[in-house]
Amino acid sequence: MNRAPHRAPLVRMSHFSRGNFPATRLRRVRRHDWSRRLVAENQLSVDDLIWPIFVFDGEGRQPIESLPGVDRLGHDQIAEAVQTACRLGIPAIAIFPATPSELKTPDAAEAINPDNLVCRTVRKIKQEAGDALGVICDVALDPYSSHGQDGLVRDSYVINDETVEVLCQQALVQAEAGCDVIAPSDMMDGRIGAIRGTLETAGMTNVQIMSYAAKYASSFYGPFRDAVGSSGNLGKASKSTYQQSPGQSDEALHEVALDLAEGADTVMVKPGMPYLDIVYRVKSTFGVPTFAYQVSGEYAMLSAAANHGWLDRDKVILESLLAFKRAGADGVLTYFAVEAARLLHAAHSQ
Ligand SMILES: NCc1[nH]cc(CCC(=O)O)c1CC(=O)O
Ligand SMILES: [Mg+2]
Repeated sequence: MNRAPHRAPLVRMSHFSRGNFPATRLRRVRRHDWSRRLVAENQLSVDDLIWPIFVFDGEGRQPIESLPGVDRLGHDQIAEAVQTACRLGIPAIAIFPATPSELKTPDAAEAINPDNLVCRTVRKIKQEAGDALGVICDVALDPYSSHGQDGLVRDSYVINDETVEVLCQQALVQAEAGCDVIAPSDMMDGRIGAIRGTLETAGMTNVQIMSYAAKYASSFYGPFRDAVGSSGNLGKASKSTYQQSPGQSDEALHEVALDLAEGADTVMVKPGMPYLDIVYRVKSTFGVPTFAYQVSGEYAMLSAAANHGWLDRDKVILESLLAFKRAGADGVLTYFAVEAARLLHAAHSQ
């Protein structure tokens, strides 16, 4: 930021900065815990949390090396995860599949298989929880494509309009399986309108669309790509021809405006902590339900430091999540959801 050269006489400046001191002492309200609680402007609650889970086609749990503490869940683990979420009062769960590599193809056909892993998981969760737990499904082709891109590739370019047609079918099979919230994370142009049209035509007028409207071409997604097994396939290729460049800011508002006009109910900014300015601008400009995704790389950073004993895990979990609330987010997708919910319950039951 450019600042005008500082020419004002020093004495005037110091007079200004003294304010009403000692009449005004901001430390008075910070003196006791009761007072700090009383003046608190922003709060984190369990109602703000969305829990992303990775699922695989098998039994038991598989650890993910770059996400220590987060496991892929097998079929037999789903019921317990649902119980955990419901018992803690977490409002919604987001499902991400680790598709077996033999099912990954250039056209990502498994994405539109009504009996794929995600659809089976949705049915299972809905069977267990009914409407007590919202189910969110990602719409993008990367967990299913042999090249790891979110769309169809022609001449090494991700093609927009043909991809959108597949995404509509993907959204439809997920909605038919019982998914409450369709969350397109692919960044193709026009996909929100097309998916909304598909859902309306199918009579599914009450299925929500949570658009990953402002999604950046970020290097903080690395551990997620390990978790769904797409990083090897993606190799050195990037997603910069469709995800936003990290230097863009106004463009994020343009993206959000379009997605709202096309029928998104809620919008998401992603990644989270490095993009809090975008969260703030989106919420203050549009005033619609706004979410942030504390992505895998953010989890990995905080976890790694905590595992070394360099940061206090519980405290940085809550502080990092509160930062999203302060920036204006109405909720946060976070791999810390269960831990955060437990910490919040513990704090309130004391
Ligand atoms: N389109 C897929 C998708 N959905 C969520 C994430 C990343 C989430 C995370 O890092 O936690 C990605 C990866 C990507 O865009 O490459
Ligand atoms: Mg867009």
